[in-house]
Amino acid sequence: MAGIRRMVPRRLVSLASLRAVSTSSMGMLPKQVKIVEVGPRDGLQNEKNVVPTSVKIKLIDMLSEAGLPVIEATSFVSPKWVPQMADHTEVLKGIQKFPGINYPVLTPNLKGFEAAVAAGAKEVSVFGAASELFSKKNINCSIEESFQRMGGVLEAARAAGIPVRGYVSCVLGCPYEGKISPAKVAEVSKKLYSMGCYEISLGDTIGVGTPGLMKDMLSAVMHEVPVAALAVHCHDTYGQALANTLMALQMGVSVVDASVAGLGGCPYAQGASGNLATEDLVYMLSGLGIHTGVNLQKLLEAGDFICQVLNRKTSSKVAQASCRL
Ligand SMILES: CC(C)(COP(=O)([O-])OP(=O)([O-])OC[C@H]1O[C@@H](n2cnc3c(N)ncnc32)[C@H](O)[C@@H]1OP(=O)([O-])[O-])[C@@H](O)C(=O)NCCC(=O)NCCSC(=O)C[C@@](C)(O)CC(=O)[O-]
Repeated sequence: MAGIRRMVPRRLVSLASLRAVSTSSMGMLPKQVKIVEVGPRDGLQNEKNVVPTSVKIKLIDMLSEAGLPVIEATSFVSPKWVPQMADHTEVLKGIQKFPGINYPVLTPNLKGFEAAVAAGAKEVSVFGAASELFSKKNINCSIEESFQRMGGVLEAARAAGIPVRGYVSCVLGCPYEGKISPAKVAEVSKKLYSMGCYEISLGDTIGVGTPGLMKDMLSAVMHEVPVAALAVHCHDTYGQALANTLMALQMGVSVVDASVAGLGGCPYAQGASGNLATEDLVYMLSGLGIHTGVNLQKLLEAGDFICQVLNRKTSSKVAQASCRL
């Protein structure tokens, strides 16, 4: 949406609440949802051209202004593997730390964890997968070996009093293995939870899932991990992210990952498109009368900002609509 001035985002915000529906027939829905904004990390990690550090910092500051409660700031992974995240220390040190907002970072191993802590990280995330082949491509080790690596991070984090979030990728399908069984997702999720991750984010890495698959997968995982400790992380490759997220909300999940302007894609998941756009999620939740604490207008401005820098049209339908109003 580069160069297009946003006309009346306020009207759009009020439209969402005007369209609020009775949720009584929609099953169990949470009153409040915690949105984990992953745009600065998941959204930018796959960008071919290096995004200037100052832009990343400004984006995160704008997202903080918009009231996102959790903003995943960067990742302390190998710069040889993901060059876009090589400025992790500068980004984490450069952002304004708003009170009450968490700025977690990805740490694949102890080296990353130590660098993250030295840069001031107060929360970290480890990441594994329910697919053996994806694990090899993404972090260069088997699922079993990944538990050992993550175990090292969890042990060090426990000693330092740092909370750890755990990601499980490929929960609804894998770019290398295809179908992934809900039982495997449940097994990996249970392991990460029992190792000490306070929250497990279930990633539809390539966005192939549909609500029925989401329901089956979550039913299996909820046998092993309390629903209060689960989050969903949907990519929108097939346009299913919002529908899959709504299914998860109806099943009691109240933590949702999303990316401003729908930016994103995993470097080790070819064809994976962006994440669920945060603007679209906020609009839907507002329409359902679910509290997020996010200011949609400010969020739209953050999306405009990053799209202009990237010279990219936003993937958020809400942002596109707000320009036409
Ligand atoms: C895990 C490793 C490091 C293993 O990579 P490796 O090559 O197997 O590791 P190694 O221990 O053999 O080390 C090789 C070199 O990397 C260095 N190294 C080692 N660790 C670090 C570190 N932390 N920071 C900086 N440098 C590091 C290490 O020092 C050494 O340097 P050299 O001696 O050759 O000069 C590598 O595979 C890696 O960095 N992978 C990251 C992949 C990644 O970031 N993927 C995207 C994030 S996951 C995702 O997007 C999915 C998610 C979370 O969004 C959910 C979803 O949608 O599914």
